[in-house]
Amino acid sequence: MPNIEYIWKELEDSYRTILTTPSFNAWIEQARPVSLENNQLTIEVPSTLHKEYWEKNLASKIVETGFRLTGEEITPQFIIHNELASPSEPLKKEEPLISDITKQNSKKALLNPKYTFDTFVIGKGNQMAHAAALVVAEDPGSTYNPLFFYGGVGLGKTHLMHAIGHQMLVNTPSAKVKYVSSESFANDFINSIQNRTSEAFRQEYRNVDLLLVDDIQFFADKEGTQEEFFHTFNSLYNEGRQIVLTSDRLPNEIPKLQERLVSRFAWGLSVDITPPDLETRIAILRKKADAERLEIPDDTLSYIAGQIDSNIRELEGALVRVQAFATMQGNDISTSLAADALKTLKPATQNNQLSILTIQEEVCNYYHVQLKDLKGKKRVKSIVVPRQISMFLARELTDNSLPKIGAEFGGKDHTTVIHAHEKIQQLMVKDMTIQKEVTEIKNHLLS
Ligand SMILES: Nc1ncnc2c1ncn2[C@@H]1O[C@H](COP(=O)(O)OP(=O)(O)OP(=O)(O)O)[C@@H](O)[C@H]1O
Repeated sequence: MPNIEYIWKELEDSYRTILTTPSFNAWIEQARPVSLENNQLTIEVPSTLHKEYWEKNLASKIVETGFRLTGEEITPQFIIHNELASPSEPLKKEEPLISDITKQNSKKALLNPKYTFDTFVIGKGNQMAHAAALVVAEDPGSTYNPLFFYGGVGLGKTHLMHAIGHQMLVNTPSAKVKYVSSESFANDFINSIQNRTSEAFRQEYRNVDLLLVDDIQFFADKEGTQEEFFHTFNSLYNEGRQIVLTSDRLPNEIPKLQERLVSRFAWGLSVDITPPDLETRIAILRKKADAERLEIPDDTLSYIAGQIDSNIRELEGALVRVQAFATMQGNDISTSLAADALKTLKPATQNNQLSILTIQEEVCNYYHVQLKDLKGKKRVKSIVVPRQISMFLARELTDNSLPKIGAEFGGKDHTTVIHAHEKIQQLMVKDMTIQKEVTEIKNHLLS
C-alpha cells in the first residue's frame, strides 16, 4: 500500500492538470492530508465552505486516484481546522494565458489588471472570502448570490471583487461584467434623472452577468439611490445574474439602509475579511517586492510587516516609501534604511489615536485584572464586565473595525464586540456604578 505522502502527491498532480491556478491555490494548497487508516483518507480543510466544495466537486478524484494506486476503495473524510491556514507560497506557476478579448473586456468593465486571483495572497483572515470569490467566479449566479464581503479598510475586498470579474472573463470572454463604487452608481442614477436617460441607465445596469458594487455603506442616507438599487438587484437576481457587494460592515449595521435591502443582502453569503497576521503580511510584501523586482532581505520585509498591522494598502505604501528612500539615498534596501524611511510615517499611521492595547491596559489597571484574562475566555463576571467595557471603549474611542477589535481580544468574533458594545450601552443607562466607572476610565484615557 503506497503511503499517504505518495497518494497526496499523486492527487496534487492530477488536480493540477484539471484545475485553474487560482482554484488549485484555493482548494488543494489550503488542504492537508492528516491520516490514512482503514482505507479512509482524512483531509483537513480551513472552513465549512472548503469542506462543501471538496465534497461536491473534488472528492470523486480521490476515490478514482486511490483505486488506481492501491487497487482498493479509498474514502475521503474532511475535517475542519480553523488554525490551519498559512499564507500561500509565492506563485511559481506559468502566467495564465489571458486572451486579448478578455483583456479588452476587463478594461471595459473597469477592472484593475493587478487585482487578480494570482496576485492575491491567501492567509488566515481572508481564506474563506477568497474561496467564496472563486466559487462565484467559476459558477456565477447560483451558489452564493449575492456575495457580500465586509471588513476594515484596505484589507482586499476590492481586490477580490476585481479578481472575480477577471476570472469570469477568462472563463467566458463574452460575459458582461460591471464594476462600480456605490458613489458612481448613485451619480449615474442622479445624472440619468437629470438628463432623462433613465432607460439607458437601466439597460446599462440590468443587462450584466456580473455586477460588482463597492463600499455600499455609502448608500446610507441616499433614499432614491437605494430605491433604484433595489430594483436593479431584483432584476439581476431574478435573471440569475451574479451580484457581489462590499462594505466596511455588515448590512444590518449600515445606518439607514432599507430593511428590504438588508434582508436581500442576507440571501446569499456574507463573509468577513479580518486583518492579516504577520506571516501573511510578510507574504504579501514578498509577492509585491518580487513583482516589482525589488531586492529586499527577508528580515527587512519582516520589519516592515511588523510596523503596519491592519491595513494592506498602508503596508504596500510603506514598501513604496522604503523603495523611494533607497533610490534617493542611492543605497541598497536594508532594515536600518527601512527604519529611517518609516520613522516619519509612524505618527501618521497611528494618527495619535488611542490603541486598543492602551485601552485594555487602562481597564486592567482600573479593575485589577490581568491582560491575559481580559483577552482570554473566562466567563466570570469580574472579568467579563471589564472585557466588555474594553471592547465598548475600543469601539467608541478608536477607528478600528469590529473584526480588528475582536482579533485584539484573543481572536474573538466581531459579533462578540457588537454584543459587548450593546450590553455596556444598556448598562450605562441602568447602572450608575458602571456609568461612573466607564466615565472615569474614559476621562483618564483622554486626558
Ligand atoms: N491578500 C492580499 N494579497 C495581495 N494584495 C492584497 C491582499 N489584500 C489586499 N491587497 C492589496 O491591498 C490594497 C488594498 O486592498 P483593497 O483596495 O482591495 O482593500 P479594500 O478592503 O477594498 O479597502 P476599502 O475598504 O478602502 O475599499 C490593494 O492594493 C490590494 O491589491
